Amino acid sequence: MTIKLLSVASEIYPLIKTGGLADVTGALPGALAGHGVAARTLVPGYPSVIAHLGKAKLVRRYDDLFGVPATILAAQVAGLDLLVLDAPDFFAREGGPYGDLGGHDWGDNWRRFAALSRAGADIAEGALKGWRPDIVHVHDWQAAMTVAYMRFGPAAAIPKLVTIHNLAFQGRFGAGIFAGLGLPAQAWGVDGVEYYGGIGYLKAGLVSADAITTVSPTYAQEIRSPVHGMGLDGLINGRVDRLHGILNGVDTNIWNPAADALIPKAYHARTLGARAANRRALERRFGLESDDAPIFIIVSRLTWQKGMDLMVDALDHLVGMGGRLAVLGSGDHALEGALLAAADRHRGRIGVQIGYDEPLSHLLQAGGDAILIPSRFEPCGLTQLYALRYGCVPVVARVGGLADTVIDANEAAVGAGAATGVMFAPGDPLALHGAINRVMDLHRDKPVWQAMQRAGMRADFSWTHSAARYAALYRSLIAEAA
Ligand SMILES: Nc1ncnc2c1ncn2[C@@H]1O[C@H](COP(=O)(O)OP(=O)(O)O[C@H]2O[C@H](CO)[C@@H](O)[C@H](O)[C@H]2O)[C@@H](O)[C@H]1O
Repeated sequence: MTIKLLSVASEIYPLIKTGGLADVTGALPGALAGHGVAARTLVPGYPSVIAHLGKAKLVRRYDDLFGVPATILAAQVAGLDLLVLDAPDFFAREGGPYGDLGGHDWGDNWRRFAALSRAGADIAEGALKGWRPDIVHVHDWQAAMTVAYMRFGPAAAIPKLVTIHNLAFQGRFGAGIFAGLGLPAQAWGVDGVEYYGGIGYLKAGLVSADAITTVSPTYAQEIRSPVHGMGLDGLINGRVDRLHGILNGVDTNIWNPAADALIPKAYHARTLGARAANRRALERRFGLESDDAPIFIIVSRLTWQKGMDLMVDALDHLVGMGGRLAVLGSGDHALEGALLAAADRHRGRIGVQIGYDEPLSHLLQAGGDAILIPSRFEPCGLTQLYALRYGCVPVVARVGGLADTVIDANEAAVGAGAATGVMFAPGDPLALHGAINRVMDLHRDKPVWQAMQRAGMRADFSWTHSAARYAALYRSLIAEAA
């Protein structure tokens, strides 16, 4: 039997993306198709989503959804079976999905994402003619209320799953919004939406779901501790029999160095020499001097989570050791400024591009020698997986999904030809310096360096295994509910 899955998310590649969530929600439906799961994904009708819709079918109309008119449109885009919540008052805005151009969160986010979730629950309750899901899978706080609405409504028996992509974002609001959520009185309380005196959307999802997944086995363990649990570790420990860590995969159609139209020269593990052309293009693009020193790269949100403050402090050391660096990122304005100042200080050795540029991120992976990921916490991390595929050696903090996907170049691993990267203790400036030193040494030893590149390129982080795990989990939840 083919499983009918409703996925609900606030981002989906290639239509709307601010981070790794979009990569996952965009790739998983295709991967699941091979495992007997037919997924439809409900997303908000942001301008970039509506612009891509082409021929869409109106499948549901609301006169008043949290105070605004709305419709649900169905369309096939880029191989995805989409349901789009078109509510222009909520989503047709200049700026990002969560905030204005100045980076301030929209004041009505509670209403915007309650509306998305309400629409998801309505679909589970049979709002679309001729289609009802067998299971509902929602992603992060923006969609988490879907399962709370389901639990307190007529679709309570349909299995529901919440995936945590990042516990740092929880969707917390004041208690005053409760009356506006349209939930029954019994939904208020520690077993419902109440969270430290206010309301927590992710929390409400985690207590209401039949299963909770997160995006790596190590992060699934880490979030049980106060250090990484961000206030939810108690709840998560209470539901540990329902918690699963399933590693993210890579969309190998989009991230394939042997057939990537976004890089100057395609290559594979046996033609690593061809990377030189990409490296030269990278040097030109970032104004780097041309020499044999490794080019470190960073492709990241510039935030505390990603350890970018530690990185800024290590830049003089990196250059002092002879390294070069190309940075693509945006985020915290102070970090952006500090990176630009470092580029000024070290002209020709550090190049920085502030902004978000998908095609350029491919050039960095294809031309860079080593990607730096000094995250304080990292639920899975995708850029190290892209780097592995592209022969760009990951240099990562030993935390979360980074610890699950990179094999540190210790003596044993190098001897066995198994090493794929360099690992260091998270949050430790000296450990980061040490990792940079190790990269400089390893890079001088060409046979060892190339063996690391090839081992990384051989590793299989496609969606195949993980999609099978999601499909198996869906089947077990459906069987349990029957
Ligand atoms: N300036 C820029 N220009 C172009 N592209 C850029 C960019 N900055 C970042 N990106 C891209 O955005 C994505 C970021 O993915 P990550 O997995 O690193 O992180 P994120 O923290 O957003 O996601 C959260 O969800 C994902 C998915 O589950 C988890 O892997 C992760 O650990 C968790 O924090 C990658 O595709 C990367 O290439």
